[in-house]
Amino acid sequence: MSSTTSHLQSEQAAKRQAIADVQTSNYVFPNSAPNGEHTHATEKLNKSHALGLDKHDPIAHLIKQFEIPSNTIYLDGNSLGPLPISAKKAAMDVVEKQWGEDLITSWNKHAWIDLPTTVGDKIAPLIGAEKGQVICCDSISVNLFKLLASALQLNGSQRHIVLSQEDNFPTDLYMVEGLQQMLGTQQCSLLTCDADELETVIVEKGSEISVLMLTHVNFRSGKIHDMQKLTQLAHEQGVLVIWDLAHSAGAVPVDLDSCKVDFAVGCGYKYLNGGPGAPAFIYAAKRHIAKLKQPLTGWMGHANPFTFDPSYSPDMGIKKFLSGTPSVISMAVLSAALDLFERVNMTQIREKSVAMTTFYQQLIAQAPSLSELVLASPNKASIRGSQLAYKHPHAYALCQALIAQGIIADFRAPDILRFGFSPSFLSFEQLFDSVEKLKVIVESEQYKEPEFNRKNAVT
Ligand SMILES: Cc1ncc(COP(=O)(O)O)c(C=O)c1O
Ligand SMILES: Nc1c(O)cccc1C(=O)C[C@H](N)C(=O)O
Repeated sequence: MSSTTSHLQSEQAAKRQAIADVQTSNYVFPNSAPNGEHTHATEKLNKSHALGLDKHDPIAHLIKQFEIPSNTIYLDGNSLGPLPISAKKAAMDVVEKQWGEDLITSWNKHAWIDLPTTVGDKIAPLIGAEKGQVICCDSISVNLFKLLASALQLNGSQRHIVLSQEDNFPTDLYMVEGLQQMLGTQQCSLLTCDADELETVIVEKGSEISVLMLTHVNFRSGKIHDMQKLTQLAHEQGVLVIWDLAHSAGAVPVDLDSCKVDFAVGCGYKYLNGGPGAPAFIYAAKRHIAKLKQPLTGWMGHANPFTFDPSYSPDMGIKKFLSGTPSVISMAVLSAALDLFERVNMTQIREKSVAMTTFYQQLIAQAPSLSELVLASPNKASIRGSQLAYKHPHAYALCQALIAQGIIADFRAPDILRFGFSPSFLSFEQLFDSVEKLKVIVESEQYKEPEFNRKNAVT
């Protein structure tokens, strides 16, 4: 290895470490050491600690940019972000004025046609990407299909395995299964393993693996993969890498360009607060774009859609990942929601996120009545995203009882009670109050009531 390469690598390692080891100097509370193993504090946290943290929170100004019912503590922004005021205004404007008054002329007049790229360019800095590599479109599932097919073809017919993790979000695995069914196992075959076996499998089966497809922050546990390390290891074996950033974008800093990531996907409705069913995004590294052939060759990905050419010729840039007409209303709403990120940077977001998960973990740990809640997220803040998962035999009923009290968390089968901490709109006081209510629910055994044990279609 040349000294320049090793210098660059140590510089990158230092940068990564800096992202992980954010200093929580703005958020000091007893036992607040941000990245150490969690230990029981000698001093118990109380409401005044929460109020003190809010008083000195440098990004507290963002809270009033959201419209959230006053009797609600929203701990589910990791599943569906709440409504930014700017997004509501944009929704009214795009429906009433742009669609209602300007009709089809809005494609030009309000640049609807450019939304996939303008929104992509707003997402790019949040995920460490230079412009021109990110496009907003479709859902994560559909985008994975496009990227998986493109990557399998790019990496040649000698390799057929798509390696992933057993407990990846199911749709990611389902999309590989669909391709496998279509192409046959000689060209695409899904292999999964446990997270801690990934490195061994990459090395041992490297020559057969075409694509490594992983979710950066696990949807259940919140555990973060080392993106730089796994990407590099995969590349050493000639393997291309796709990262799913569903639980990272807008919550955990990522640096796709400097990690030399090949491809990524992410969604608009979680930490980016783009609303239910907000469109997703695709990242493709500039070095690959010209060579890529994506299979959903719709007219919006054509080099010149409005020549209505009978044969397909792809756009040579990131726009080749478009297929059909963009969902303009949703994309305009997401675009406005993204403007909130002009008021904050990802280091500030991460700093508050680490403080919030650490604070919450400590509040739960100090309550004797909550001892049946078993942490299923990493104990170390540096390797967990902006959420905490707890196992509990009555997780579903506890979640329903919390919702009935205005505290919205979610349940993930079979036994996980999941709390999401979006730094943009939560206060530490709310975190404190929600744990007080959880204590009452557990101590009074309210959650045993039949109404909290009836299953809903969506959890
Ligand atoms: C990690 C992950 N990937 C993919 C998805 C699904 O994405 P979509 O519904 O946009 O296809 C989700 C959540 O819904 C998720 O958490
Ligand atoms: N996309 C969702 C939906 O349409 C309905 C309910 C929940 C979702 C989610 O996003 C789930 C989420 N990805 C999770 O981590 O569990």
